[in-house]
Amino acid sequence: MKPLLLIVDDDEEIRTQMKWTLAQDYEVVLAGDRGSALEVFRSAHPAVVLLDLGLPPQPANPEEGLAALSELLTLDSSTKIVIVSGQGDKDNALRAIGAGAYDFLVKPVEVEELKLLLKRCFHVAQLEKEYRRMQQLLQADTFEGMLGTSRVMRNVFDTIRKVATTDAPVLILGESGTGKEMAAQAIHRRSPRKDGPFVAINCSAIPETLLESELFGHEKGAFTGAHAMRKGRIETANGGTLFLDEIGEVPLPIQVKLLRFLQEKRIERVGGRQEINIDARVVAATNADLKKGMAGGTFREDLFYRLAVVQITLPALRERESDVKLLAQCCMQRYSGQIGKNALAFDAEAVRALMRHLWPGNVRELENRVKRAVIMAEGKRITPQDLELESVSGAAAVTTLKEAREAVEREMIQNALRKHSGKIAPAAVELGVSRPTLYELMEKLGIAREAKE
Ligand SMILES: Nc1ncnc2c1ncn2[C@@H]1O[C@H](COP(=O)(O)OP(=O)(O)OP(=O)(O)O)[C@@H](O)[C@H]1O
Repeated sequence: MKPLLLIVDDDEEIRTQMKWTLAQDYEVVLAGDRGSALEVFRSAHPAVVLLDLGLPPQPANPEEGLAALSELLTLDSSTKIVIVSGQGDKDNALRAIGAGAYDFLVKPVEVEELKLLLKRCFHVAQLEKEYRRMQQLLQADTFEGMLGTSRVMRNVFDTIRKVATTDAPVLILGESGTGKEMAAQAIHRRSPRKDGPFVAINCSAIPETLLESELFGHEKGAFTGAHAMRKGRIETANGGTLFLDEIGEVPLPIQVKLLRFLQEKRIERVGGRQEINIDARVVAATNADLKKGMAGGTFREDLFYRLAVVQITLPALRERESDVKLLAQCCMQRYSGQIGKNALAFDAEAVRALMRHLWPGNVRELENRVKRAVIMAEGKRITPQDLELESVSGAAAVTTLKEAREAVEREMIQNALRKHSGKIAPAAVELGVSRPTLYELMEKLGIAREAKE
């Protein structure tokens, strides 16, 4: 479909001539005065308008044209309006630009110049439209910056809304890269503590010997190198939220101290005698199986129950297939905008490949693949190769019976794994094969073994 262009000019001959010149590239609609221009605009809603300032009943002065300009922009401020003015009329053309016109041309209009300018207008209008659509999409489909329209994610957002208003400790579970830290931030931002600090600490990233003083702080001289008193993260989070990431990695002696803090809301700095009252809401997260840790004696049960007053599980990305496209689109738009590579899009095969991938690294992996693809894409289309995903062009790529069989097997196995969150046993049952057979098939077909037992 050709883009729609409205030409407003009181001279019938010029209108017809312009229409004839531009009809190859545009669907042209015409108007000869302000009233009919507005009428045509309301019904056809063109993105670009070519407007002569001298309109009846006073074709010799620009007032009618300027009035039309302002009314058109009131109807839709994003319309690109190009003014066509007479030779001695530059001042009025500039007045029109001041009033919101996009550009102007001086009569007699040069055809090539006109075509080029119109092309640019439609291009800018299209980009702005895409941007607005993206903004709307983002507003509609995000919760505190988290994207998701799948039922599982809407449930997560609902739970966050509810717990945020309380002070109850929250334990966030989920595989790596599923958005646990984002969820913790959302809880903080939605809580009455939102103006207080949000202090995050990754318990697995800090060596055991330093973790205690990092959390609880230390007094001057508490140990060699403690030249001055230092507040710990717990104290820094006073009045706000403390986010303990990778809580499963905290060694047992520090677990005891954390438990005391949770019970009494008081801490002592390392080497200190004085108790300090702390008012911080605790949100913890882990991708480890704490139940296993408790059974194996590496995680204290009493601490678990203190932390897990409310539990939120972030689903793996393969369990929210309907969000994959949204996440990929938004990430692509954001990143391509950042590096100035606009108007990119995924080709149909790339979308299929995105939907079929099992995403062992979840949203983080998706972000990384998309960012890389934005850099690698050579034209305007992102391909499966740019995403480093296997192309899935379906029947077209299959040439032998063996390949066809393997394609079907691959598809069925991937579907079963996705359905059962990557768990081998139920997937094998569904497919009617034994677990070892399923493993063998996965090996043969090159399906990654990120799946869980
Ligand atoms: N629902 C979402 N919408 C948009 N971006 C998301 C979403 N979930 C995660 N992300 C993005 O994915 C990346 C990983 O998120 P985050 O760090 O919160 O995950 P995590 O579960 O805490 O990971 P880890 O367990 O490895 O610490 C971040 O860049 C984050 O912005």
